[in-house]
Amino acid sequence: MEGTILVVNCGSSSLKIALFDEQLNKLASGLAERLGTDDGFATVKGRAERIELAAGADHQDALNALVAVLQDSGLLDAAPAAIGHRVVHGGETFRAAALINEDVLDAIKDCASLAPLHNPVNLTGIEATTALFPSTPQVAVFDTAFHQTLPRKAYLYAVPLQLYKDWGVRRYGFHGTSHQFMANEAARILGKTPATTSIISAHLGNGCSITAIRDGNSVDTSMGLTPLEGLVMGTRSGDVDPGLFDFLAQKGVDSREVHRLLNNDSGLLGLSGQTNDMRSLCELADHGHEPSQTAIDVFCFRLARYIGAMMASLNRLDALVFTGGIGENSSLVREKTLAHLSLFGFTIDDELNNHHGSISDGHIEGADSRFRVLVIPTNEELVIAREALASARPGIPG
Ligand SMILES: Nc1ncnc2c1ncn2[C@@H]1O[C@H](COP(=O)(O)OP(=O)(O)O)[C@@H](O)[C@H]1O
Ligand SMILES: CC(=O)OP(=O)(O)O
Ligand SMILES: [Mg+2]
Repeated sequence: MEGTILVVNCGSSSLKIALFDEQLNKLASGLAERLGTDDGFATVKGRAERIELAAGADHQDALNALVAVLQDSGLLDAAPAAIGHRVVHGGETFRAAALINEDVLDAIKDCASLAPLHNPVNLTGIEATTALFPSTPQVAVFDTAFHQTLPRKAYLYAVPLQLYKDWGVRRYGFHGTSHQFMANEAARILGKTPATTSIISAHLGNGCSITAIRDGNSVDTSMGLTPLEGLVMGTRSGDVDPGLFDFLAQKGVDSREVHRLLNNDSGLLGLSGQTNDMRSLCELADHGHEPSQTAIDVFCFRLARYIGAMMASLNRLDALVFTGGIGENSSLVREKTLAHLSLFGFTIDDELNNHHGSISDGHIEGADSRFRVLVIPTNEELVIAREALASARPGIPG
């Protein structure tokens, strides 16, 4: 069998892997959840049985378990030809994917304080695959790379410039792999080239961010120095008044607690008091649970405000695009969000909004809408596999 490409995406408490052949057909995918707890488990797509992981199993244990399943099933009968890792923060060092060596590892470590939920586990994933496949080229694909085209007026905060010069305090932006994929997919659907396509891309998963893409380049985005700024997320607050930090300090809440409060206990979970999961929230709201309804309302209103804000960076809007678990699946979130934006001339077709993919190539805008609205499934793994193949074997098109 010819070579395979293994893609690894380590999240804070989860790990996703995917295996592709060299034509970039997906051969298998797996997911491990609740890592670091007593009831971690893994699943492989298409197989009913769960793989129960030992109490306290970490990313390395989960990776070993999932790779063993791929090897047992004969899909991974030799070391992969390349391994691609999602790495969340690449600072200003990386404008593109990078073949991993000691210098690249050091640079990823240097960025860890800027993405504390993500970069340390991304490094664990790299160490785990290095132990399993020491001779395979490994490639880091950065969430931040696509946003390195942000203009200075969009990436600088209005704080003393010295903070940027000394410590790199600026907006970096994240989910770049997904936003870039949206730009390419939207161009394909609209029959244009990415270089002539301008969109607003809303990636709404557990982490949520929105990006203005002008003629193929990221020109503004909602996440900032860290993946905490911007939209309401599953457990992250998104924007708050920076005065909150001082206020909480006066109340005796130390910075570690503030970090936990805003990253882990806020967002949909914090507002609803029940769950960070949009699907469950919609069910709770249907049953009259008011805090869940409030969480959905705040989520959609913040998103609508940001869509308005992103307009400032564009001179033309070819499409507003929804993606990610929420963006792809929640017709309610799309409808409620666009209802705030009627002044801009957005309208939505209820029938298409409820049955998009199958009948309309992703279009959900109303016949009288000033702008197109698309729902496009994201595929970060495919982009990472393509980049890994291209970086590991320069000269061979991915
Ligand atoms: N049918 C659905 N309706 C509403 N929300 C959904 C639906 N399916 C998935 N979601 C939501 O998508 C979110 C997870 O998004 P996803 O992109 O899978 O996350 P991750 O960022 O971990 O990759 C969760 O809030 C989940 O509830
Ligand atoms: C950067 C980020 O928020 O990633 P995720 O959505 O995977 O949490
Ligand atoms: Mg995600």
